[in-house]
Amino acid sequence: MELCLEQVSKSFQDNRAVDDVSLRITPGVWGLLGANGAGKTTLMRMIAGILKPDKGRITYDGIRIDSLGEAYRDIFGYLPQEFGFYPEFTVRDYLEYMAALKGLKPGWSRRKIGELLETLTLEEVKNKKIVRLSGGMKRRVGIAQALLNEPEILILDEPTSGLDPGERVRFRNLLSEFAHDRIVLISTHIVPDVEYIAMKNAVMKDGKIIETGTTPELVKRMEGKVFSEKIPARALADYEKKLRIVNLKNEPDGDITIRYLGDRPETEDSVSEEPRLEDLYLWLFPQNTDGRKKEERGTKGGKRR
Ligand SMILES: Nc1ncnc2c1ncn2[C@@H]1O[C@H](COP(=O)(O)OP(=O)(O)OP(=O)(O)O)[C@@H](O)[C@H]1O
Repeated sequence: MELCLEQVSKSFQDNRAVDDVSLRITPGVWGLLGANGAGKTTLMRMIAGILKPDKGRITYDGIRIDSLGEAYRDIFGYLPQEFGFYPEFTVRDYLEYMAALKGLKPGWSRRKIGELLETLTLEEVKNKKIVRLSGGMKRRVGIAQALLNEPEILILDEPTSGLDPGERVRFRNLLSEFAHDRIVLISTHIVPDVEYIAMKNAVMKDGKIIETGTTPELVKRMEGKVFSEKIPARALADYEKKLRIVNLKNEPDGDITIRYLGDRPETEDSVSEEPRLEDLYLWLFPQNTDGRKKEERGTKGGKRR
């Protein structure tokens, strides 16, 4: 079971959204990480067969996906980023409708829908109209429809946006189990959501895959580049000017512990920290560090973690 992308490119007018991407995707959960506009959705839509690459080819077990037709749709599950529901349908009616569109047998799909309603904790809202659901619930309905046909390839574009922390954990566990002998590709900005379940990650920037590797391999690249230091609150502004601070923590004594990225420790008082996948992400996408700092400064005295 192998999904293979060979020198795949796609442009919109003169904007190269995906630029010469080659990737071999094997069973397991894959995280596709990248900032806004990196090209993740465009890449996923090409894998889903919705968009045609301008150049290159995508094959599944050696056969071009565009020549697989119906057979490819049968083994494919897709949660798009923008998901158009039928708002007046109830959750159950919608899932039954989607199952029929996918050509699933009614008896089998009824059992499957029951199972998915339970796993995705949608049982209580199964008779509610979709229009009345919260954003997180709608997202879960979207995940349920993508799983209906027990796909061999599951593509989920930003599946965790809108889910609360409890739902995120359940979703992670569900996917880890599901991906045992299937290909699951998840795009996200929420790095901790893939950190513990992704077998491998591909990092996209400006249409290109700039890093691939298992989470421990990628995290290793940040060894010796993550530090922390306890500083007086009044010194924060100075530190922010010279360092890439990725996290702030208020201490009970009024000081602040900063976590920062750099090629070397800034002072003798800095302590080396265990890197996380998010540190690599923020290292590769420094603009996200700036956004984070502003957000944290906005919350009186920084954010606790
Ligand atoms: N249909 C389209 N027409 C024109 N430009 C597009 C279209 N789809 C995407 N683009 C452009 O291609 C680039 C990549 O967009 P894409 O949506 O694939 O990125 P992304 O990594 O999924 O971003 P996000 O996380 O914000 O969804 C962007 O510059 C975007 O503006």
